[in-house]
Amino acid sequence: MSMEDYDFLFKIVLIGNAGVGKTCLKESLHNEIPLFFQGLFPPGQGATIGVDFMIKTVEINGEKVKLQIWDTAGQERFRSITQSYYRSANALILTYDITCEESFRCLPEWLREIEQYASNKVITVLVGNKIDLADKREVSQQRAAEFSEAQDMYYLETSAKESDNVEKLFLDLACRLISEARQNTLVNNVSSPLPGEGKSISYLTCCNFN
Ligand SMILES: Nc1nc2c(ncn2[C@@H]2O[C@H](COP(=O)(O)OP(=O)(O)OP(=O)(O)O)[C@@H](O)[C@H]2O)c(=O)[nH]1
Repeated sequence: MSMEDYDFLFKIVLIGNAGVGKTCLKESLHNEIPLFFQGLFPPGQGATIGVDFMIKTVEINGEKVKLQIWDTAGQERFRSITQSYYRSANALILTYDITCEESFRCLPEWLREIEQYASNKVITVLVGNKIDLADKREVSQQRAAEFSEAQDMYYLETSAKESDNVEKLFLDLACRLISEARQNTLVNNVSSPLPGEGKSISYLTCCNFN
């Protein structure tokens, strides 16, 4: 695939406490077959150092959408590095672990980071990961739904381990980013639609963000 062989390019950054599963979410999308069934779970690379990224191209209504997915380190000591990735992000996936109350209680702190470092156009999605560990759940769906509603965020629960809702997460987000990009065509965002691509704009009705 040549460099220009896509209609949209979006930068998505995964953020959230250490250990909530950001790296696994990224890897889970990358692998068509659930990591668990391939014997590849956990991916076993330990804590992320700084940032890491991968490219995933998806097709939505016949259009090629290139997703640049950045996985940031959750550990506090890497915060100054990861913050510099917020600015150019089109979307942020704010992740917590449904079996870890602490990771949910830190969300307001993450929202302050977003407020401070991200673009005011950024789309933030709240993701509660590790739903395969239902018996260890500490954060109810209702609580998270109320929180996300109050913050005007889309909310979804996933299992990176079983690839549950992972593809949906990224596809829904891509749809949402496309429609935002179409509404903001006058804004010179490098990532939405790229200069020189000259695509005509028509509204997309492919997916509801729910
Ligand atoms: N059961 C279960 N375990 C998961 C899931 N996602 C991640 N894990 C486990 O949680 C641990 C942390 O996962 P990572 O993906 O490295 O977490 P991270 O958020 O990238 O962590 P940092 O890189 O330190 O910020 C690993 O032991 C994973 O195996 C999931 O959906 N279900």
